[in-house]
Amino acid sequence: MTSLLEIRDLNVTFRGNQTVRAVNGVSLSLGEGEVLALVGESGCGKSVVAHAIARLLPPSAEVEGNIRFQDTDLLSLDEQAMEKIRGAGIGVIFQNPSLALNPLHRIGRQVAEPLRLHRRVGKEESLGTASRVLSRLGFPDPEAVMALYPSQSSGGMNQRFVTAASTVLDPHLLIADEPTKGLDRERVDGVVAELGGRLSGAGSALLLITHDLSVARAMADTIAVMYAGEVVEEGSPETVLSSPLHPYTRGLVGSLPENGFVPVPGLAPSPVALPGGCRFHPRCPDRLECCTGEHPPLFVSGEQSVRCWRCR
Ligand SMILES: Nc1ncnc2c1ncn2[C@@H]1O[C@H](COP(=O)(O)OP(=O)(O)OP(=O)(O)O)[C@@H](O)[C@H]1O
Ligand code: NI
Repeated sequence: MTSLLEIRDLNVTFRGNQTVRAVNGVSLSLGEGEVLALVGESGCGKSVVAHAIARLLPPSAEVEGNIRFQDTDLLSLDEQAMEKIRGAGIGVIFQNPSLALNPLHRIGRQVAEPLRLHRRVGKEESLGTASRVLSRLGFPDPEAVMALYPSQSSGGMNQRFVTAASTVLDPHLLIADEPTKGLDRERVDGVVAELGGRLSGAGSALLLITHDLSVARAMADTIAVMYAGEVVEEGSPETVLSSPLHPYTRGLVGSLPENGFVPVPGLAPSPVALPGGCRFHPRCPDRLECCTGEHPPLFVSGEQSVRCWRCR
């Protein structure tokens, strides 16, 4: 298997009045044709990982580690070189669709624009492609929605327009940050089908960030669970979601509606004041004495990796 994206020991710290340790020691690998889902509670660092890969973090972010895409070390590129990779190499569907769309331009133009800018495709042809993508995303009359401005469409529609604009170029690596958030089931299925359908093409992969474990289960080859800036468990969806080893993952699975909606007790720690030892220990129902003092590494257990002293 050729690896398309290889992240080694990624650390992201925001320096300001306070030091925010948003991402710590994250290593992930994504092969061609694969889907990697990044899951975890709000604030655990999922979007920061996505922005670090696309090199779109603000200047206050201090980024350490290694991010290799195809054969390129992304962290060493200058902005001009990075600009060439964004779009057709790496496409990003951002979490906040209203910020990603230009309020002054019609939807059709915005979905078609990447083709014209990156591929020099003509106006008619690019609008034709935009129309087909929108129709696959569940718009029965794409021509009508292409005439709209973002303010004339709902948040859920704008979400799918952003997905369309990021997929028209068929980037090798698509990073989709909460592409199904706030959509109803039928729409979710359309987005899942569109994102999954791209992967049949050679050399493509998807980094999917989602709160929706059922979407992760349906699409992912590998799930990485993040907690307080770290990966705490990684493996196939079957193993991670059916037999979770980390107490936090067990909590996440238990908080699903079909499992009785029991939330993980307590709150995630603030990234400005992370607990010592295992970062989950203050909330952990299974903690051992060593958990308060010693930070656990990722232990390999069969095909799963788990950051828990109980799995030593
Ligand atoms: N520009 C920034 N400056 C300072 N702190 C930041 C900045 N961007 C993100 N953070 C902090 O980094 C941490 C991780 O944020 P991130 O957006 O990656 O979370 P997330 O897992 O994507 O959450 P959500 O599910 O809510 O989208 C949070 O504590 C957040 O407040
Ligand atoms: Ni996020």
